[in-house]
Amino acid sequence: MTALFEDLVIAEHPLYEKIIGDLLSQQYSIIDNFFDVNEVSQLRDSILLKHEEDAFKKAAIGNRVNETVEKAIRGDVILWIDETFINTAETLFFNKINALISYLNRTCFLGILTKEFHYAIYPKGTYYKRHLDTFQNDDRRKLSFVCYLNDENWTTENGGELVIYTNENGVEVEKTIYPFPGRVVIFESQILEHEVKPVNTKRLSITGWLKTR
Ligand SMILES: O=C(O)CCC(=O)C(=O)O
Ligand SMILES: [Fe+2]
Repeated sequence: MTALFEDLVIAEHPLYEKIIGDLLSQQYSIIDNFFDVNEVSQLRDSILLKHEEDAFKKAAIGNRVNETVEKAIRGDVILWIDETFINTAETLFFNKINALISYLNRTCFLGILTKEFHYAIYPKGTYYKRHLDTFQNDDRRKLSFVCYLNDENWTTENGGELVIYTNENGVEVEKTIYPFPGRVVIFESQILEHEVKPVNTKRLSITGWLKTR
């Protein structure tokens, strides 16, 4: 017979603990191979299939209520993912996301209650100018989450770097992050400005937000 309390002990999860530590110390975390090669490949098939089906629309500035297409600021096309109607690849995606959220909620009292995710494709020549993810008057966005779905041959020459602007002792510091496949970047939505540099080759990702209500 096992004692009841044994079931209640929360096993420490080293990867999630690293993410939490990074967020506390530098307000962002970069996790390589959050999704493995096989998972990325399934998600890439999914994004490309949906793109073929022409389900994407021009990315709009603002939230779904206030959509104004502004090409000068961002050039990606997006497709929101409806979690009540997901395919196999999206199921494995949300299984991992939900596990992370539940760990964050159990250990950090972040109070993440809702989430929203979309696919994003940046065609050659497009970019997303420096911005804060809460500029859409959405102060419920707590953590921004980006996952890159590019293929194994992605090189730094392809551009499309995510640049995060941090403040170190009053000095602005640029952190350049390449969109390598399987890599996930999580950062504080309300604090860190960031941008996507112009891409030289079609760039694939899923972007989302963990929200407090
Ligand atoms: O794709 C990225 O690296 C960042 C995208 C982004 O900043 C956004 O969609 O708000
Ligand atoms: Fe952003």
